[in-house]
Amino acid sequence: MKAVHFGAGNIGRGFIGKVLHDNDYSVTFADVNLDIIEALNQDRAYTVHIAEENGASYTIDDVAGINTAQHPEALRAAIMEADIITTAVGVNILPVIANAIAPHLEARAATGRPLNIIACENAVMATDALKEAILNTTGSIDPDIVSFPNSAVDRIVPMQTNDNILDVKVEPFFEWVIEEDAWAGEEKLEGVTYVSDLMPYIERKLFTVNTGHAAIAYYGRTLGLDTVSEAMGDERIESFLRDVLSETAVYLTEVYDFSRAEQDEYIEKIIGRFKNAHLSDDLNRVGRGVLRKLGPDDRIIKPLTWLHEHGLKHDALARLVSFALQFDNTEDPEQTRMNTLIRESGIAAFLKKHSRLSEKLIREIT
Ligand SMILES: NC(=O)C1=CN([C@@H]2O[C@H](COP(=O)(O)OP(=O)(O)OC[C@H]3O[C@@H](n4cnc5c(N)ncnc54)[C@H](O)[C@@H]3O)[C@@H](O)[C@H]2O)C=CC1
Ligand SMILES: O=P(O)(O)OC[C@H]1O[C@](O)(CO)[C@@H](O)[C@@H]1O
Repeated sequence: MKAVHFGAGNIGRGFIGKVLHDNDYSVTFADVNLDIIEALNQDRAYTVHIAEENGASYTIDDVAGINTAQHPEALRAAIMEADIITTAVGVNILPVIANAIAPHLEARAATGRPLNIIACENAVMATDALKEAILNTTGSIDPDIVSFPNSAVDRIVPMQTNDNILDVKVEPFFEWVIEEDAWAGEEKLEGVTYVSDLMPYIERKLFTVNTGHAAIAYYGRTLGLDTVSEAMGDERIESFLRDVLSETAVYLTEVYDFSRAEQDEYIEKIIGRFKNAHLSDDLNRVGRGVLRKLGPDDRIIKPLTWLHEHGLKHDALARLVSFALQFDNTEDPEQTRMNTLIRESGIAAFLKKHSRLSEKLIREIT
């Protein structure tokens, strides 16, 4: 079985690439990072280290790389052979990936072999966005052959500091949940959870793991800290994190069928993951993409708006917005853009236009 995975980064190599390899796929990584592609083609293997006491190491072999910008013909050949195409590039890059896949899809569909195309990004129904962008170019493609399941992915893979640029250290936990009904073909993946209704899983993950991580990053940086370990050692941050997660727990248990006991157990598990002493993570990485994270459907604003509209407690999430507005990672292009927008029109106008917050909520935050 063959896979093409777009984005040979932390999640690509450390999570999706490993699951595909464990399912006996040869994985061809498609990326624009020349160093990574060259190393993949030279070594044809890398190591995944599990960050825990006496953590195991796994060799991921039978891999290759394609530079999508320079070798479109190699990409076409790989797509023609692929049984699955996955992405982990960042949700904003999906239109670019759609342009890379679309020209080859009609020919691939004509082979009649099932193909699943799955976006593995931190966003609600990211595959739908990829599908729309692809079909805008191709027109309709036989859905019995080419299918687009949405998915939710969860594994903390921080910035890497290994000597070998391909090796990757990951937390032990991982969860890849895929829409079952949208899956094409009989060959399902082991190590993946298939569900008929994905939305509760996506939002539970996004509004617990990712809202929690954002709380640590933005409050932590406001207090002048640099790493998740430092932040999790500060009682003020853990207490704020718990306040934020008890607000999103209200959203999740009201909107979906999770009981409060189940959600509390999930929260404790996530906080335990944030405290993993074998994983060193940087608050600037965790807080990266601040414009995306302050978007109306993302991890902070969506639960905040819902709780506010329903007259429910939301002051920790409102504080989280004010911490995010103070984030100051000028290496992040989204930060620079946010700073410019705020300088030009002010915080209130930014929150109204970008985050689509109501005047009342904006007054609470500013
Ligand atoms: N790192 C983490 O802990 C987690 C990340 N995610 C999500 O996974 C996605 C990827 O995140 P990471 O792996 O951490 O980022 P990363 O920055 O390590 O990897 C992204 C990769 O995409 C490549 N890329 C960028 N533009 C491209 C293009 N046009 N064509 C092909 N490749 C391109 C980059 O060169 C890079 O290798 C994001 O959506 C993120 O939100 C989800 C769960 C956990
Ligand atoms: O680009 P984003 O949305 O921050 O994605 C990475 C986040 O997802 C997580 O992996 C959680 O699954 C966190 O490690 C990290 O903060």
